[in-house]
Amino acid sequence: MATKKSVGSLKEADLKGKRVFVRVDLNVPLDDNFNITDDTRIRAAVPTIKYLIGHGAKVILSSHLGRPKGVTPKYSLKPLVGRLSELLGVEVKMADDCIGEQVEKLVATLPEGGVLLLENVRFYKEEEKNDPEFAKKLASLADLYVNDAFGTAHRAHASTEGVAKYLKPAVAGFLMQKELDYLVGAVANPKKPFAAIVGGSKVSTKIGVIESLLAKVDILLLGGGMIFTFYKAQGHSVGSSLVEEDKLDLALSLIEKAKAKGVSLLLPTDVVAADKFAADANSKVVPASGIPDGWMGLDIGPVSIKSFSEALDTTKTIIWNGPMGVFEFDKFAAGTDTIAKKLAELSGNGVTTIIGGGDSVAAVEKAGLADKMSHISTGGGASLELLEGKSLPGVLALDNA
Ligand SMILES: Nc1ncnc2c1ncn2[C@@H]1O[C@H](COP(=O)(O)OP(=O)(O)O)[C@@H](O)[C@H]1O
Ligand SMILES: O=C(OP(=O)(O)O)[C@H](O)COP(=O)(O)O
Repeated sequence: MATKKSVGSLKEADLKGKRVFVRVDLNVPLDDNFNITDDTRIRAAVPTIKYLIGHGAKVILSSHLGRPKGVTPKYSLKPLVGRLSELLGVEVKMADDCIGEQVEKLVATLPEGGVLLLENVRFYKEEEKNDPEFAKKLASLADLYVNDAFGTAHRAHASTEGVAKYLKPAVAGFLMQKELDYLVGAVANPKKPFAAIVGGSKVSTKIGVIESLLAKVDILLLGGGMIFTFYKAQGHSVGSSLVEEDKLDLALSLIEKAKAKGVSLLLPTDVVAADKFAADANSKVVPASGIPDGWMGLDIGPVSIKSFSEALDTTKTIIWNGPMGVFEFDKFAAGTDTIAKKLAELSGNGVTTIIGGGDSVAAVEKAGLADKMSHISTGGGASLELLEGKSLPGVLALDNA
């Protein structure tokens, strides 16, 4: 069963003078000099924090960074304090730990509207184990719990799930709510016609998403590496393209399911083939039905881009997960870039466009079109699970979930 859309509302909570434990997902990429290379997740966390500051709350921020095993200075949240302070317009204080006496003292000195960032919650193995005693220690720091960490909502960890059992009210933050509104709400009740574009490298990682979306969409466009498994299943020669031999029957059954459900399934009719998997490979456009030996399909071709674009022109809601080709190589980025531009254009015409996490988000950002979309998810794994129709433990734990 999909996670229900409606969760306890932050706007109904009494905040003045209250200590609020806010789980955010500040898991941002850092370079070797600890510079933040993409601050999207920090910016996405700002509206909830600003609201709390504006309503006189004492804000305690908790996040993980990376996947540390024990205390690992490389994964400290300290490098984030500057950017966070800048974006919030207040000086954020940093704690050396996330539980314990020192942290309690810092919380006690927090003024109304003050913000304290706790150290990486994954420095404790109890976090990922969802240890109840650890969750109780986190809970004891505050008067209420706000979960705004959508990117981590598919993890049943102490700070994302356990703490909600001991700290009430437990409500969703604005980012969490927005993600659910789009990835659950808009997908469950789409303005029709509703199209899904699914790409990425392998069909095996997208089976759940494709099957779940087949029950909802009018049009399904497939791109990326997974299409060659469909071609091979249909008896086409695919050269040395990526193929999952053990998924040939599955590909055929998905084609049948689409037919049975009256979904218009579009596979590219031409592809850009390369003589090696490299940015400087030689390339040529070939029909999807006959990729020469020694060549591999790395992008959808121009005829397919045109027919995909025309199909999208007829829609009112579009969800996109997974790039159309190897967009990391400029030579094979046209399919992904043109689809991103098409969605940006359609957004401007009132079409709801949702980018469901992962590499498709990176592609849209690379194309400079992030601001044009109705919604860009901040969670890869979490959005995939939602689109598969699964429930997220971090959401289920909240009041009114
Ligand atoms: N034709 C292709 N052959 C091989 N890899 C591909 C092809 N098209 C796309 N990819 C790769 O798929 C990767 C993204 O796959 P995936 O992780 O499934 O998507 P997402 O992260 O959006 O869910 C990208 O790194 C991209 O280079
Ligand atoms: O980056 C994250 O997920 P994502 O790469 O699936 O978007 C989240 O911060 C969750 O991190 P995790 O996969 O280490 O639990």
